[in-house]
Amino acid sequence: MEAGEAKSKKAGGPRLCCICNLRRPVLKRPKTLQQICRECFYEVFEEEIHQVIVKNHLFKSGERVAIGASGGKDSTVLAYVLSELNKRHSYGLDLFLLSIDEGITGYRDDSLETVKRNEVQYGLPLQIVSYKDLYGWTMDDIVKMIGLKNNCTFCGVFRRQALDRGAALLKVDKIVTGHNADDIAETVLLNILRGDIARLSRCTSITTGEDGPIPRYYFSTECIYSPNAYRGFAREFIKDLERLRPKAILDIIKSGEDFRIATTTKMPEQGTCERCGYISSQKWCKACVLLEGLNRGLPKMGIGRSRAGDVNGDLHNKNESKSGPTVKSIESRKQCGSLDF
Ligand SMILES: Nc1ncnc2c1ncn2[C@@H]1O[C@H](COP(=O)(O)OP(=O)(O)OP(=O)(O)O)[C@@H](O)[C@H]1O
Repeated sequence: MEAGEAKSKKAGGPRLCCICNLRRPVLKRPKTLQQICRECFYEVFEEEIHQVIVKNHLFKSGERVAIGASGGKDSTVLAYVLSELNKRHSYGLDLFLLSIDEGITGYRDDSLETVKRNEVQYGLPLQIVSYKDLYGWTMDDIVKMIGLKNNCTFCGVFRRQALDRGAALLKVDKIVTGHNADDIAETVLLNILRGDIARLSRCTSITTGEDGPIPRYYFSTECIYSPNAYRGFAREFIKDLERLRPKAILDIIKSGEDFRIATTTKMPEQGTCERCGYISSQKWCKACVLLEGLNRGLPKMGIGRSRAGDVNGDLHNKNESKSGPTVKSIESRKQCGSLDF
């Protein structure tokens, strides 16, 4: 039992925060099982993030860093904490907010309003990059064409690339994105359930994309186009486990972190897309393949990992394909790269 806890119990009064021993606790941290008050929670939370940044040498003074800002809770907390720590500990970072407007009416347009408020509140310059400008399609247009099924494939692929393109516009050295522990645990579980060893091995990495144009850091309102039932079940399952054992979520993440891919695993040759110049291990990057399908009125062409390699082949001459195998085999050999949002 912590000293503070013992003291507050001995006094026979109400239970007090076991850090400050002054205020009433408002939560029990699954990580430490400590009951702590709001003020102490903010303090330890921010200090832990600072320690992670320092221990992992995440930033260098003078770097330009884009915060992926969706207007949701995770990236809003991220923007606040990073701008605070940057001032408090004099990291010397030039911070920017980078928002991708997927063109989802009633969803992203609302959350972009939050980002615009953050721009003012935290005094961080905001860059908005839209799918419409980059690809000529909004997600509303894409869903009209392909329906709800598979639309997340387009959105995920386009967003990853849009973040990199926005980062290039801002001339930043790094991108940071926000992910909470529940999301990461769900992703670990989903990768196990799908047998996706490559993603499992990288989904808990604090840094990804060192082989790409810009390294990303993952610190972890549902989309209206994302029914995502499978993730929903995984979420419920994890929440049930957490009720039985509060540390379950952290244990799942730890399992993901400790997982190591065999060093003998063959890695794909990293090249650039012949069409747009983006990193790709195929002749065309996945975004260009998907876009070609949309523009030809054949949106299903680029869907499905097992067929995408064929699509890449179909769009050119199969014999010309750089590495030949399907995207499934390529992706399952991929160790680094970006996490699926
Ligand atoms: N449209 C976007 N523009 C910029 N960054 C984004 C966008 N969508 C997602 N991100 C980045 O990826 C992170 C994870 O996105 P995800 O869609 O999983 O949202 P989330 O977990 O609900 O986070 P948030 O609460 O910030 O929306 C976000 O915190 C943000 O940093």
